[in-house]
Amino acid sequence: MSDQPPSRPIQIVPSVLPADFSKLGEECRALEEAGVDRIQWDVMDGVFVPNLTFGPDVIAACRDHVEVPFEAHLMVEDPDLLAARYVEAGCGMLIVHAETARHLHRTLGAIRDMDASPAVALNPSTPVDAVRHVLDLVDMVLVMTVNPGFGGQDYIATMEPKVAELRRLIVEGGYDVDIEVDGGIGPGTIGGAASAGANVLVAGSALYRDPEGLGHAVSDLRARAEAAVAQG
Ligand SMILES: O=C(CO)[C@H](O)[C@H](O)COP(=O)(O)O
Ligand SMILES: [Co+2]
Repeated sequence: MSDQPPSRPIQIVPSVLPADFSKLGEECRALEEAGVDRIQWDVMDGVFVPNLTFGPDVIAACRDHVEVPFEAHLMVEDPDLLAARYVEAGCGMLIVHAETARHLHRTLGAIRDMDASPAVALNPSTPVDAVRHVLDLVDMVLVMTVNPGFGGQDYIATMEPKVAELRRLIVEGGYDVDIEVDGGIGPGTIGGAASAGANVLVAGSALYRDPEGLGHAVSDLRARAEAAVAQG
């Protein structure tokens, strides 16, 4: 029998950044029908990143259109100020950046106390060490594979050793924690990220770029990630 820990199920999570913002409810339904596992809302405040996107009311307006869970990727300067609003809007998971939460341990505990699922994100330049002492508090760590702020950027392949280092830390500590990667994930890059140890794969541009449509794009990405994990 193998002494490797069982691999965690692959999940495909779309970023709605490339969607048509004039009809987000319909866009969410199309993603649900395409078989995604969750939908990521990229929340940008124009301060932590130089872009502005979704307030909680926009997300709340879409919540009744689908049953698939929502996650909020909070690229905001003050996550403590905003967390409760995004939970009330219907986001079951909140991802806060380690670079923004002044008291990360307390922020993650507060999200759990709101009956939401806490997760933490790392910019490309932030070391894995930044989350070592909060792994018992989170359900997921997001390793950014682009610098946050915009969709459609190139995948930073040098994040793969970082994902592998984090996976080792999680396995050695016996934590029940997923690893998500976000940025530049597509048919040519998803295998490397999954082989390194990521099991939650966020894709924006690549999903919407597939000429055969969203359903094909989701199945194709899932198959590529699962094949990469199977190959070891
Ligand atoms: O967090 C993000 C940007 O800050 C987005 O989720 C990410 O860039 C996804 O888009 P793409 O797949 O087009 O790179
Ligand atoms: Co994101």
